[in-house]
Amino acid sequence: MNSFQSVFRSDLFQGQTIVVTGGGSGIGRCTAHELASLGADLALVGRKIEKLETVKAEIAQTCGVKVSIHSCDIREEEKVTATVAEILAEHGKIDHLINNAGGQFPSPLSSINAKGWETVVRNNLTGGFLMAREVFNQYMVKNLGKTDMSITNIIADMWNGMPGMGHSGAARAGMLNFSETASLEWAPVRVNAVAPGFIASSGMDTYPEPMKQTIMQLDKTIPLQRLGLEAEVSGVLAFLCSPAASFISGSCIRVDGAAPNARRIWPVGTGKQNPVFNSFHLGGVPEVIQRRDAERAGKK
Ligand SMILES: CCC/C=C/C(=O)SCCNC(=O)CCNC(=O)[C@H](O)C(C)(C)COP(=O)([O-])OP(=O)([O-])OC[C@H]1O[C@@H](n2cnc3c(N)ncnc32)[C@H](O)[C@@H]1OP(=O)([O-])[O-]
Ligand SMILES: NC(=O)C1=CN([C@@H]2O[C@H](COP(=O)(O)OP(=O)(O)OC[C@H]3O[C@@H](n4cnc5c(N)ncnc54)[C@H](OP(=O)(O)O)[C@@H]3O)[C@@H](O)[C@H]2O)C=CC1
Repeated sequence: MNSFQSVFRSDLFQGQTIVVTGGGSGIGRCTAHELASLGADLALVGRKIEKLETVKAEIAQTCGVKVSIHSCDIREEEKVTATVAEILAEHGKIDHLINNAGGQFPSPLSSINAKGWETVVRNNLTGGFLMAREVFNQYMVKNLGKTDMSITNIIADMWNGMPGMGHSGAARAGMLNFSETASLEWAPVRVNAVAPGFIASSGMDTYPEPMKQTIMQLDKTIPLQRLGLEAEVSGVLAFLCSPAASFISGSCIRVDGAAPNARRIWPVGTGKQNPVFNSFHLGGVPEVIQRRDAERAGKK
């Protein structure tokens, strides 16, 4: 594999240690490659150690940074505490935490039992909180003001609700509010959230087929009319760790091609290709107004 071609300066994170949870696949793996290409030493956390071993070996082929790997289910409090201690024993510092691990099983709300709800909330809210709390308490609080430190929490574009993702959406909403509060309590550590939309990554393989088919009606779902790339998320994560973001805290950056802006009833896209604009030109809207006025007049 060739070295990751980042848009950032190649020594941007030289001498820094960055923790990436869920670093064994998808967005987390891509982020690990990008940060390593920028000189960061890495601690990769995930449940399946084989996935982390593979990413560590990939990075070893491309650059000489130090990469440690840690098998840990972020939902287990004692395990998280021990893992952060293990990372500090190996690296001596944690400059940035990227809370990327997460996921869910799709299900209508009416079919989710308490155990399933808890499982997903713990995966997407409690686990990220535990990681952040331990990194802050074990390292960051003792080094406030000495260097720019940050925590970035990956959430998801589930604004206004998303059928089949009710448990996950509730957890992500909680994670956003947690990020906002932590940015107040833990300043000057910067705490932000990043909300990816539909990204062509391993996570998408887990979507059920009807959901994938709906997403792929790109003229209705994503104004930029394509899926996002893992590197388009990792670039934003690198930016948030960098000095370019040193006055950004308590924010959420959406990486979603404007998907939440799309009105689902109308196709998206520009001028001539868009049938909605054509219907305006053909007088579609005045017709509706005339009908409304006629109905109102009839009711008087
Ligand atoms: C806009 C973008 C949208 C977002 C995109 C992405 O996030 S992409 C990224 C996507 N990437 C990912 O999502 C990957 C990460 N996802 C995962 O690792 C897992 O899906 C998990 C963490 C959600 C559960 O893992 P685990 O091993 O910890 O859990 P477990 O298997 O032991 O189950 C515990 C309990 O949960 C329940 N329950 C579980 N499954 C189902 C189901 N299918 N059906 C119904 N219920 C289900 C059930 O109650 C079960 O207990 P039971 O009945 O067995 O006694
Ligand atoms: N792809 C997309 O379209 C979108 C993704 N997201 C979010 O972005 C993040 C990355 O997603 P993506 O790369 O696509 O999907 P992946 O499923 O490939 O990544 C999720 C990673 O999280 C790890 N993980 C999951 N649960 C735990 C846990 N309890 N403890 C430790 N590690 C865990 C997994 O590793 P392991 O199995 O080894 O534990 C895996 O490497 C996730 O939080 C996802 O929900 C948000 C919006 C859209």
